[in-house]
Amino acid sequence: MLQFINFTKRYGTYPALKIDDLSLETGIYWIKGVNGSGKSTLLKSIAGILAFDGDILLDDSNISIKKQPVVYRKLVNFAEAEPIFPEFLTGTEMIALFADAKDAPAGQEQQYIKSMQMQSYVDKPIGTYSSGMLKKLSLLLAFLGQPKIILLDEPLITIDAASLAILNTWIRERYEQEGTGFLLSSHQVLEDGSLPVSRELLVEDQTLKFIS
Ligand SMILES: Nc1ncnc2c1ncn2[C@@H]1O[C@H](COP(=O)(O)OP(=O)(O)OP(=O)(O)O)[C@@H](O)[C@H]1O
Repeated sequence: MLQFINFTKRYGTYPALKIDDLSLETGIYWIKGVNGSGKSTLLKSIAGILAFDGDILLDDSNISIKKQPVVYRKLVNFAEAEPIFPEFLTGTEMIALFADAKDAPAGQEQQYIKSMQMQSYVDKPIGTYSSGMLKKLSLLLAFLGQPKIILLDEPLITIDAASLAILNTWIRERYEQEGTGFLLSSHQVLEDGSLPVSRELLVEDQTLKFIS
């Protein structure tokens, strides 16, 4: 689903992350690593938010983030660890913006709003949301459209156990029914079965490696 070619991300002169050549088959990957190891740097680079040297390709279609940035970004969705959205917009307005940008099928968001029980606040300004409500909105936005890959940075932060179980079903359904690949990151230990995971990756010593 993803191929790194001579990937290097530097902050100034600091080489934060280097991945010479790595291919990830379609799957659900859990990215581990201690604080400051480079998990967010990795996900933001794949999402096209951070500039880097080298290239990243969507494997099956050979779409390059550098050569076809617009097509690539429609196919790769990202939810930030600590999302920040304009406080004066409502959740519904944010959803409409993302749905338009991602060419989402009409009404696609409805099933997610209902299952995550967001009906009571989705029409209110985001400035009134708790951190958990905000996190759920950002997770929902990452599921809009028909991405080939969904990147979720620290999806466990601030959401309660019931919401985590629902997120689990969203991930399973998209993976099993549409073949969407996932990269999920956390510095926390993942409890068995709390999220479906096919392989684990570790960010350590400024690079990315398989650990299972
Ligand atoms: N904008 C920046 N400028 C300079 N250095 C940065 C910047 N962003 C991150 N870094 C450095 O890059 C390294 C990786 O940071 P990153 O945020 O990717 O880690 P992380 O694994 O996501 O951490 P955490 O688990 O604490 O969220 C750290 O050493 C950090 O200090």
